[in-house]
Amino acid sequence: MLCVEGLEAGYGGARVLFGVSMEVGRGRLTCVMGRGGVGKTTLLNVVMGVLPASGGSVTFEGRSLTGLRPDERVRLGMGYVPHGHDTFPQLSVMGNLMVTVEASPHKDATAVDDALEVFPLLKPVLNRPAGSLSSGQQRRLAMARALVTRPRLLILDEPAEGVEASVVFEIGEAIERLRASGLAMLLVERYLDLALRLADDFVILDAGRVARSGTAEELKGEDVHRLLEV
Ligand SMILES: Nc1ncnc2c1ncn2[C@@H]1O[C@H](COP(=O)(O)OP(=O)(O)OP(=O)(O)O)[C@@H](O)[C@H]1O
Repeated sequence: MLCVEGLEAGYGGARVLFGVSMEVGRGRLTCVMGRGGVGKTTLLNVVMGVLPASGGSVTFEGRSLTGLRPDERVRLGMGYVPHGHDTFPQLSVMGNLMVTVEASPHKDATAVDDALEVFPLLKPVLNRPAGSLSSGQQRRLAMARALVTRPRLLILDEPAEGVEASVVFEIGEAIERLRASGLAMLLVERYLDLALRLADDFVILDAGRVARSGTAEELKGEDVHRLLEV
């Protein structure tokens, strides 16, 4: 469903991705792993059109994404939860969700109810400004905002980073439920335990190149620790 081929990208003169190729199959979860600074976030930003590619191609459901803005990619069915918090801090939780629904092609407010079923702990704080929420609640809201666009591919950059263990567990469960519902996902996750629990397929980046890729079963049998440890 998502196909990345020979992707090259960087910042100014500094090249970060060197011919990265990878895929996310329909209804599958591909996990991108690797040490800090190997280019995981850069890969997601190029896939979403936040950062231009200097070479290679990205296609979604057979359609080339070259030249499309991030909002156009969202309209095609790609949801993105970037690294850190992605909410409008002055708006209420409900305001955050409704603004996103109104900007989406379907404009279907029942998408909010569906997202709140995935993250029911947001229900008691719907009228609170997003900026006043705990980091765990902000993370739930960032994921719920991506879900209300009704994506067919959900892209998540370290959704469990920097939140307490109970929220990590809950986010892992939410991801498992979403995958079970048939949603395809591209997940950046540094921690092998969580990756092995969630992923169907994996890609390990090292210095901007694909060092390993395959199914989660294959990953279990490999000595990948040296590619993940600092
Ligand atoms: N906006 C930027 N301008 C210049 N260089 C950048 C920028 N963002 C990232 N880089 C550099 O690009 C390289 C890859 O960064 P990237 O954030 O993609 O790695 P990462 O694997 O996601 O790391 P982490 O796991 O720490 O988030 C790093 O050397 C980083 O310093």
